[in-house]
Amino acid sequence: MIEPVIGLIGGSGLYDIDGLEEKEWRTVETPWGLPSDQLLFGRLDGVRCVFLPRHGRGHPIPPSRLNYRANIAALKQSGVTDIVSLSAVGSLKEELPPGHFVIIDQFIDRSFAREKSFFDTGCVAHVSMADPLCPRIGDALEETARGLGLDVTRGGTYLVMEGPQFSTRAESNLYRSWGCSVVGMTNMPEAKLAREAEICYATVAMVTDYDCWHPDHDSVTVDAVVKVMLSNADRARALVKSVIPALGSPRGPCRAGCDRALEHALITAPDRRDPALLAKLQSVAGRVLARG
Ligand SMILES: CSC[C@H]1O[C@H](OP(=O)(O)O)[C@H](O)[C@@H]1O
Ligand SMILES: Nc1ncnc2[nH]cnc12
Repeated sequence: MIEPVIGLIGGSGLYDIDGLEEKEWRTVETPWGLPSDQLLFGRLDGVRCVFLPRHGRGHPIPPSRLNYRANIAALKQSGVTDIVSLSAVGSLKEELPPGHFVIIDQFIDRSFAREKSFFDTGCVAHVSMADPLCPRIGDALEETARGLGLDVTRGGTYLVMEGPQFSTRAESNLYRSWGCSVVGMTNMPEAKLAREAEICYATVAMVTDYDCWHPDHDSVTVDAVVKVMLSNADRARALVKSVIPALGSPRGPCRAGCDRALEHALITAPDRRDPALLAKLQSVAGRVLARG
């Protein structure tokens, strides 16, 4: 049986997590450098949790400069098995107003200026991203959110843009024409890297604005996002507090296979693998590399 360790990635407006016992901020170094900040270790209802403020405390790091590889590697090295990613997003649908929570089930990745893989020349891997989010964590989030009476939608596509500027109206309308539900700047390559590291990953997208497409609403500004996030924060914390006991009980392997994503992903012949890269990869892919 697996004793889950829950990783929480806090987005804009979520730089701390309350209610943790035995809490301690610790520096975690990785072969890819340092994550956005120290990690906050602790327990909630006895379940081991590790919190990372995605942009660092005080939000000094923009989306394109986040060291996504170090963030995910640091969580993996800390024993994290399940990640709940919390993100502020703009709504691309009338029926998803500010204050609404969306449990994402798909992504379109339009980011382009980021390192997207732990693998590289000397060890090539191709993991499946057909279903990029863990349905098991999604089920727990949905059930918990409904139990708390939150306005929540299960399923929706998160369009990841590079930023840091918000979208043009033409872009916003293009994403709407693609059927996307929400737009944000951070969940890719985070979700791709979590998959490569065989960590189950789910996103709670918290709608803060209608981006810039809605004729009856002002175009998004940071002030508007922060204002809604402040009012969302209590509900986000309540959701986290209640979902952790649900995710924390000992369990078997993930039914969706997120924790075995590398099983058939490596293609480089063992004698063509680069020892220096293999050494770096141990922290995230040691399970499969050990087999040669
Ligand atoms: C402050 S508005 C733009 C900012 O908010 C979102 O961040 P996160 O996903 O970390 O909550 C969005 O992706 C942008 O980074
Ligand atoms: N409209 C928007 N576009 C991109 N990222 C966001 N984060 C919150 N609102 C956003």
